[in-house]
Amino acid sequence: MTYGLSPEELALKAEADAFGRSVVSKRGVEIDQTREYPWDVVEAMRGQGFLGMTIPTEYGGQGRSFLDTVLVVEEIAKHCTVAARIVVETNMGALSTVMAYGTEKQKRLAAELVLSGDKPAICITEPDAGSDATSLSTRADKRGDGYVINGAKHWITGAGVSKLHLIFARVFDEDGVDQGIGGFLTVLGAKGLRVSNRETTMGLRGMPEGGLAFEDLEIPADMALVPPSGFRRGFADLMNAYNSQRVGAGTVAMGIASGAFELATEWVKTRRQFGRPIGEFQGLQWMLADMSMQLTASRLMLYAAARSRGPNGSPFPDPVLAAQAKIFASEAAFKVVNDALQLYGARGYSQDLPIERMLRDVRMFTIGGGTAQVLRTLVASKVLGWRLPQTRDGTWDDQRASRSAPAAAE
Ligand SMILES: CC(C)(COP(=O)(O)OP(=O)(O)OC[C@H]1O[C@@H](n2cnc3c(N)ncnc32)[C@H](O)[C@@H]1OP(=O)(O)O)[C@@H](O)C(=O)NCCC(=O)NCCSC(=O)CCS(=O)O
Ligand SMILES: Cc1cc2nc3c(=O)[nH]c(=O)nc-3n(C[C@H](O)[C@H](O)[C@H](O)COP(=O)(O)OP(=O)(O)OC[C@H]3O[C@@H](n4cnc5c(N)ncnc54)[C@H](O)[C@@H]3O)c2cc1C
Repeated sequence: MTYGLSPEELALKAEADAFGRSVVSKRGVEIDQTREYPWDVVEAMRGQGFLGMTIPTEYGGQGRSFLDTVLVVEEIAKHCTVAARIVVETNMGALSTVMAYGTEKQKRLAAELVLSGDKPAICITEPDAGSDATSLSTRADKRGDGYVINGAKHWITGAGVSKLHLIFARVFDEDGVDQGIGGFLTVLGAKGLRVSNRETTMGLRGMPEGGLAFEDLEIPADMALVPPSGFRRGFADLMNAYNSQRVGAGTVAMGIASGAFELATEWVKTRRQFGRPIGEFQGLQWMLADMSMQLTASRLMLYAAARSRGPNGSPFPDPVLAAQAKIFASEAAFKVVNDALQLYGARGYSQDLPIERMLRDVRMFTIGGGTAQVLRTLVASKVLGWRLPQTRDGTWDDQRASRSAPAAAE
């Protein structure tokens, strides 16, 4: 099935498939068991040209599309979730934000780091601001030409191994007036950037998820990433760019499930009970049919989201399609992998096979990247044409502004 892919896209997918089977597949289980970041696989993927594919050619990249990235991510995710997320975050998310909004200097910095094998860290979530990301309290105070950042983030993917960091912070001018939310670039090793902890996670065990402390972290003015509409709508612009990573995250989930489905399909042809392959039992055949349908639907939604562009000439995927694809693919993937494990019986529950690792890995994708619940609110907001503020008093900036405005003259 070619899903309407061009010959070049099919060739890229085939290349990633071959690379996944020959290079990545042997490391997936080890990376999980050792909890070590797979620098060897990073180097191999860098050599294959899978890191920084979307970087424009003028910055040393290949100028490939988000769909190209999706095609590669699926094939890698079949064998190793950590490696697949590295492909996502070296082609989407923080990187694509910088390549869209950044200055020449910022673009060259990001391109140089990623093309040398760095997976950027996107630093949004805080202990008291997860789904409610606009309540983030990390602050960037203007000081002369630059800024000073104080605050803390947690559950940051790549904490301690990522070099480039894109930090979401609330900006205050020299009078202490809130300017809105902006992005700030810094590099591991900067004075005032400290890795505070590493989570012991259920899955994706080779990828550090950690806390970051910002203690008078100085950011020169030329490392402030000012979104197109300025800081006042900075969060909106930064999240608009983040939609690319939501498509990538959904693709990792679909890829894990795709790999589990392939394994289970072969298993039911060989496992014999009652004198016959278990694949002859109609109930299991229907499970496979349902798994196949879920995967096809996920793939089509993710391809459509990757090809899409948001309103007003956005260079990023449409927010609604990105959210829909991520919700659907991440929820479908968990069921597909869980069913694949069921088809293996007890063997599926053993760490001798990759299925249980896949189930632990896939579980994160209805949470990371925006939870399935919060993304449904985004979709519902667009369906209804209503803003759906989640605070109890239902206020948001312009309502607060109107309430504080003087009463109109009688
Ligand atoms: C956006 C939310 C935090 C909702 O909170 P609010 O109700 O306070 O804010 P809103 O009014 O809904 O949005 C503010 C502003 O931003 C625009 N916006 C919001 N989301 C998007 C988007 N995805 N694309 C484009 N624009 C967006 C919105 O339209 C508003 O702009 P205007 O005022 O209309 O101009 C909440 O919905 C949310 O997204 N929470 C989840 C936070 C999240 O996704 N965190 C991910 C962290 S990184 C990570 O997890 C990595 C792991 S993964 O594997 O990649
Ligand atoms: C493996 C992993 C990697 C991650 N990597 C990164 C990263 O690199 N960078 C980064 O910034 N963050 C990262 N995150 C954090 C992730 O973005 C947050 O976990 C996510 O946004 C949810 O926030 P939270 O965990 O605080 O949950 P909470 O926001 O506390 O949500 C708890 C529950 O309440 C629900 N809920 C909350 N608000 C609402 C609402 N208004 N309506 C309905 N339900 C609601 C949620 O859906 C969830 O079920 C990562 C998380 C994981 C698990």
